[in-house]
Amino acid sequence: MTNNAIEIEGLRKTYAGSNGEPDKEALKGIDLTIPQGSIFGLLGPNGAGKSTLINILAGLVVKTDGAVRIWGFDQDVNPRQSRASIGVMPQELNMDPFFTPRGALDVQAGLYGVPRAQRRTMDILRMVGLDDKADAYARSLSGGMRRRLLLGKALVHNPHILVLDEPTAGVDIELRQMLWQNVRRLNDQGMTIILTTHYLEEAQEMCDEIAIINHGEVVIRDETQNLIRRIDAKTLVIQPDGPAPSDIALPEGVELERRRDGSLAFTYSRARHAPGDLLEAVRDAGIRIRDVFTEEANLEDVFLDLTRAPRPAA
Ligand SMILES: Nc1ncnc2c1ncn2[C@@H]1O[C@H](COP(=O)(O)OP(=O)(O)OP(=O)(O)O)[C@@H](O)[C@H]1O
Repeated sequence: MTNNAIEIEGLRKTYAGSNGEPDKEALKGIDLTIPQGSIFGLLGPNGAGKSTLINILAGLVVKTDGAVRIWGFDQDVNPRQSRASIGVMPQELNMDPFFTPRGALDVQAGLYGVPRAQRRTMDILRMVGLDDKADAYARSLSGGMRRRLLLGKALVHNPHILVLDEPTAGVDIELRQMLWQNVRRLNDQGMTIILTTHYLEEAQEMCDEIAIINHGEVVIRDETQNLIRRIDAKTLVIQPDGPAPSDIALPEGVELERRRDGSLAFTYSRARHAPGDLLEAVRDAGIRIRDVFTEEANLEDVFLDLTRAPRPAA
C-alpha cells in the first residue's frame, strides 16, 4: 500500500432535491490524498461539503461517483476492512439515553467485532476522563461528557485513522485541552487524524496539512506553513512619537490604516515593496518612530482570500 491513509478520486455526491427543489451537487469531483501519520485539517465555509465528505468516509452517506480508499482498502471492494480502519467522532450529540458510557462502548465494540478479551473499555473511559461516570446513564451526562463519550466510541476498534467533525464547537477550555492532548498523544502513537474546525487558529496550531473546500471542490491543499506563506500581504505597524500628520505620501499600492491606539498600519505587497521603502516614507513625513513591528498573514487571511471569491458559474 502507499503511504496514504486516505485516497479519494473523483468523488461526487448529489443529493436528490425534494418538494420540487433542484438536486444539490454537494461534492463535485474531489481528489484528495491524506498522508499516514498526519494531522490533517479539512476547512471550508458552511455548506462547503465537509460533513458530506466525512460522512462518506464514515460509510454513513453513499457516494454518487468516484473512489475512496481507506488504509488501502477500496470502500466498494472491501467495505468491512475500510470501515474498520477509521473511527469517526460525529458532530451531533444524540445518543441512546439508557446506555451507560461503559455499555455504550461495549455495544460499539460489539458492532465492530472486537472480541471481549481485547476490549479496552476502562482504558478508553479513563483516557477521555469518564472513568468515574462509567455506570451513569447517558441522559445524566453533560454536553461535554457526551462529547468525551463520542470520542471514546470512535476509538473502541483502535482504528488507524480518527476523524473529528467540529470537535471543539461550543466546548469549554478544559474539554478543548483534553481533546487536543488526546489528539496529539494518539498522533504521536501513529494514528492519522483528520479534523474539521471553524476555529482557524486551532487549525493553524494543530494541523500539518490543510485542504480548503468550497462549493464542493478542493480549492487548495498544502502544508499549513506553505498556505500562510502564499499570502503576499504583510503589515508594518508604527507607533509614532506624537500625533501623526494627516498627509503621508506612500508608495503606490500601500494601504494605510490609522488605528485607535494612534499607531499607523501599512499593508504592502512583499513582492512589490520592501519595509525600508515604507520607513523612508514615514521619515519623509516627519514622523518620529517610537516603536515598530510587523504582522504576518495567518490562516484566516488565506481562508478569506480563497473562499470570498464569487461562486463560479455552474
Ligand atoms: N441530506 C441532504 N439532502 C440534501 N442536501 C443536503 C443534505 N446534506 C447536505 N446537503 C447540502 O449539501 C451541501 C453541503 O453540505 P455539508 O453539510 O456537507 O456542508 P458542510 O461543509 O459540512 O457545512 P457545515 O460546516 O455547515 O456543516 C449544502 O448545500 C447542504 O445544504
